[in-house]
Amino acid sequence: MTDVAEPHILCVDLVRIFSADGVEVQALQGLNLRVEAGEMVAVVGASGSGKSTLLTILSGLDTATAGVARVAGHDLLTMGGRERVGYQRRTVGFIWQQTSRNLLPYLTAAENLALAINVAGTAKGGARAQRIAELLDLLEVAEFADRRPGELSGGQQQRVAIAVALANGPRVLLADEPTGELDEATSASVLEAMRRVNEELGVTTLIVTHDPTVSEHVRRTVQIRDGRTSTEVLRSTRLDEHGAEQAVAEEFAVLDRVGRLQLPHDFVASLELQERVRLALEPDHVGVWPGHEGAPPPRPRESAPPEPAPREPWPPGPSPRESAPADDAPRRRGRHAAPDPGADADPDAGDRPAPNGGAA
Ligand SMILES: Nc1ncnc2c1ncn2[C@@H]1O[C@H](COP(=O)(O)OP(=O)(O)OP(=O)(O)O)[C@@H](O)[C@H]1O
Repeated sequence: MTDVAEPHILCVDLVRIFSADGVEVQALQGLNLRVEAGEMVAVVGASGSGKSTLLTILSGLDTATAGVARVAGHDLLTMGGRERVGYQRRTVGFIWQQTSRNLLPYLTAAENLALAINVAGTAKGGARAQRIAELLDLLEVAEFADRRPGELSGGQQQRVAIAVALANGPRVLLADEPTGELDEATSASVLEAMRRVNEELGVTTLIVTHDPTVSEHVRRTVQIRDGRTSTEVLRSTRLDEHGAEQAVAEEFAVLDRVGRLQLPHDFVASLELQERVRLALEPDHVGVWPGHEGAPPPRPRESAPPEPAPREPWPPGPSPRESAPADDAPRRRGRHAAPDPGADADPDAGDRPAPNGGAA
């Protein structure tokens, strides 16, 4: 049974080591992630950062080497074969990048949904027909019910795929690059459709993607770097001084249970941090200075620090970097700017090693 206080997705110190030809690859290196019931979260990161590995574990298709992975009350590291089948049929829904993996090409949209409902065994007869109609309606593809995937556009196919993923009434929806084969405008409309589904059905949703624009469609974007969650961006709305609603994006570094954090690449590069850093505990923040030989010693603080920005209660204790209007968030504006969570999604950024300088 699910503990009501437990998040729908919980990863603690999750490790996945692959061995190939005697070489070990640590795809996940102690990843921590917590997604509350009903939340919609995007996971972004450079190629090879471990996104697909995480999703494959959460979908029950692979098992982690160590750590904790729990989804809607199921312990994914210890569950047996029978529980795993039930988990995949009834607890989670999947949307993959390739339509061929989501839909059977020789069945119509409605037949694809009917098949998914039959496999899950959740509805029959009139109830099944009604559920199919409701889902196609919700995804705005009702008029294509009798078309096969090959007769639909890429965006329409993904909308039908979302309907199929929802057919078994899952508590958690997992999407791997659902917009990977779509143009920008179609991607935006598919992500909006997912947001509507999340809001209307309350299904917990995790989207793994390279697409940096995803952060415009979700309240929370988590960045993975080198097999660990490194930063997250939270979007919210606030009233400005004229009482007008303004979208705000704030970036936080993720602090794990033992106090590790990853310093952003631009901070490390800007201060030429290497190997070790000096730390100082101030009343309301931690200072980090270059620690290599010849580096100047820390300067005493000259002025009072700014008021800390309001933050979300999600643990483990993120540290705010800067609050900025959402429209400005993707731009890097020097050392203190809030970078776009997808910015490291460029291959160069991801290939660089994680800095050792992170500490708190
Ligand atoms: N089956 C496997 N055997 C060996 N190494 C693997 C295997 N699967 C993944 N890896 C390695 O694990 C690391 C993480 O891979 P993963 O596919 O999770 O990254 P990703 O962030 O999803 O990348 P992409 O965005 O390119 O799909 C990579 O170094 C990859 O080469």
